[in-house]
Amino acid sequence: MNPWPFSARRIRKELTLILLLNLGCYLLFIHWDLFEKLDVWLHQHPASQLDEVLLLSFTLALSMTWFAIRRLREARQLLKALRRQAERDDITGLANRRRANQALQRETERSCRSGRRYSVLLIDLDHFKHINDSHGHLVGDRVLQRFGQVLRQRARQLDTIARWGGEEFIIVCPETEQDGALALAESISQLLRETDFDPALRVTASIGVATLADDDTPDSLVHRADICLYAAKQAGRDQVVGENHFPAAQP
Ligand SMILES: Nc1nc2c(ncn2[C@@H]2O[C@H](COP(=O)(O)OP(=O)(O)OP(=O)(O)O)[C@@H](O)[C@H]2O)c(=O)[nH]1
Repeated sequence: MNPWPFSARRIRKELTLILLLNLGCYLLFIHWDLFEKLDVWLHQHPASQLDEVLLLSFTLALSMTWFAIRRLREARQLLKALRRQAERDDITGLANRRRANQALQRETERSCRSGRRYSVLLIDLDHFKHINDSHGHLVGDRVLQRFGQVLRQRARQLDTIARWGGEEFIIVCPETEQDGALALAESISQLLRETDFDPALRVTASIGVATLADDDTPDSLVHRADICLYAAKQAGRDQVVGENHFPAAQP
């Protein structure tokens, strides 16, 4: 990100530079006798409105305009970067929980209007603590990044993929019934099994799938997906569990 564009130090530095440049122009005008020449020209053109003060004001105004445009441009870049930071997860580059909540709210309202339901996938990496403990947090972070890429590879453009927290992810799938969401979850699990996580790690995930029901709120929908996810963990992990397919828990 660019340095903070409104620091007093930077502004002082640039204003000093502008003043020095203007002073430099003034000295050059004197050095090349330009004021004299201007005087001569003004006598020859008495109708002209131009004078020295106007000329110097013009150069000063030009530099101040340049200064203001620069500040505005930098402020815009800074706002963009801040907005990106407020919506993105640092490690994976995916949307963060805040954006996921916005997507859940938006899709719930849209479903109410259109009558078309949407689904969520709650995805949790299996035994991630073991990966961290045996390979270190940096490898753990790389696994999270790679996992984010796998999710991107499988999800549709319209879906919102977000890091829900820790090693848990959520995909919000607009206009998707339970069967479609289960198919997406299965294809993510399959791709995970085929993906080589450096250094030769095998990474699996448990996935809970829930589809919006009448009277659901975003919270109740995610809660049901969480119950499915818990059932997937209880059934031995590396599985997809939907609302109508509860497996038996492993002893
Ligand atoms: N490297 C890394 N680790 C994280 C991050 N966020 C959470 N973790 C770790 O993720 C691990 C989660 O451990 P658990 O909640 O026990 O889950 P688990 O080991 O995946 O076990 P199950 O979910 O039951 O399969 C903890 O060790 C956290 O420190 C992160 O941003 N980077």
